Amino acid sequence: MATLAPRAFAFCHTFGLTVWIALAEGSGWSLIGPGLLLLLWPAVAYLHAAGAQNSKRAEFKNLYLDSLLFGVWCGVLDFYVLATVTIGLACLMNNMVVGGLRRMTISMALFAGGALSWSLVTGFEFRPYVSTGLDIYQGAGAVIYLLALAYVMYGQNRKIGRSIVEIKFQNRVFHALLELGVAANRASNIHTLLDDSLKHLHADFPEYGFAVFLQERQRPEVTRYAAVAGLRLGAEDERRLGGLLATLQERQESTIKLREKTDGEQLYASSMAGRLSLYDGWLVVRAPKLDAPLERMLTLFVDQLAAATENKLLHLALKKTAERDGLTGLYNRGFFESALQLSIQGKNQAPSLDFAVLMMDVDGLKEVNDRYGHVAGDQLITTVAERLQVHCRASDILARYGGDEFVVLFPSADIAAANRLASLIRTHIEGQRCTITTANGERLTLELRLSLGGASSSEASAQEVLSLADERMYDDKSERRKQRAAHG
Ligand SMILES: Nc1nc2c(ncn2[C@@H]2O[C@H](COP(=O)(O)OP(=O)(O)OP(=O)(O)O)[C@@H](O)[C@H]2O)c(=O)[nH]1
Repeated sequence: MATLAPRAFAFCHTFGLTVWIALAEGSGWSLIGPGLLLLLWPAVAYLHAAGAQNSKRAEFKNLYLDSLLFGVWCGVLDFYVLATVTIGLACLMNNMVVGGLRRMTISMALFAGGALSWSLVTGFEFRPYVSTGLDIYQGAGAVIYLLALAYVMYGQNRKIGRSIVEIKFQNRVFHALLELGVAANRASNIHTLLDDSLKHLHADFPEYGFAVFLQERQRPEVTRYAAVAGLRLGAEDERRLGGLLATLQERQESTIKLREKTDGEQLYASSMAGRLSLYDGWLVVRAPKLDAPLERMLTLFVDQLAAATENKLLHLALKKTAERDGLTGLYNRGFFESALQLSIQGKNQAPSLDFAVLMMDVDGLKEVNDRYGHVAGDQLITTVAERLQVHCRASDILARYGGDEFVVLFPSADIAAANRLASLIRTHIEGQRCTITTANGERLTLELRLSLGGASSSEASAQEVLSLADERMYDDKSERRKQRAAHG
């Protein structure tokens, strides 16, 4: 405990003073005997503070007791002036430092109370001066005590300074972790997740550079992700990282030195092994040296990045399953219907936004299924889906509505958009050849035929646009059937 040494010095010195006076005045053991208690108190105070649940509070009590004891002892020494002034001041100062004016006033009262009580019990005696030698002894003791106290305070200030630096660093880490969480929530895919995460990390820790590498365990050459912020990796670093990724499973250590840079900085790589179910990866950091706080920070960032990546991969997989049609990869009916509901709301709100729909049905799928098998039918469906995708714009929502039915929603568009796509289909898809493999392995070509029906919210109420398009598609189908029948 920091106060042990100055307190032990102060009480031992006062004991020496007592012995000096006892010898000078011939009072002998009657003064020295009780003075021995002065030697005991620092140990008692130390044990009291060390054993207390709240040692700081116990030490504050000890400081009050110091004032009381010294007050009594100044009375015992008949108020030898230099001792009374220096010891009294030291008590006031100690209490002022830890508790301001309030504590100083209480300490002053305790000191005076102790002195007064002694005078009341034994009678007031005043002997302001003993000898020059004792004055020198007391003055030197006061100086040593003050210097010892200043040294203790210096040590404590340094400790506080270091704690502040550590707390500030931890705050930055905490802030960065929060930002990583926000970036992960906002990101729509793994690339933006890693990019945004590293940008945030670099903004919070501009003194470091970061890079992250992920690759799918089963297909390392196919699925890879990388992001870099505040760091330049040479071809040699990338080659080394590639090698590390390959041997990741056998490595035990979590952070390794990747390369010593020429500018005195170094590159360290922290492994994500065991944190991702389908991926392996490294977080690379450029830093002057790898100390304990940096290592702890890297572990936290690696954990957070890995958890965010894992969650995002799961989220994307679920989203895909929920939104996409398994055979064609187009949006499914559920997704289309929610998008249509949004367009219906958009039309009914002010300012109202029109939308259009184009329904399509592949002609003759049943016959293909019946004659060549369902796998051939599936090929016909996927071919139509692929070719439709070529002619749709990014804003069009193309979905597989049912078995052989497709639909396109044109948000914020009129019937012209549906007519434009219908005419592209008639020109570029209708009558085109499609190669399929039959159930008995034969390859044959079919002609693509589609019935179409478009409608928009400018010609029917928003709720009825889809059924109007559906009706028109069936009209088109009947018309085409009639035409085919007429042509034999
Ligand atoms: N191969 C395959 N066939 C499917 C799938 N979903 C639905 N079908 C079949 O698609 C056919 C759809 O029926 P219809 O619309 O009467 O078939 P169609 O021959 O195109 O008749 P029209 O539309 O009147 O020209 C049925 O035979 C369904 O079994 C699928 O995912 N794969």
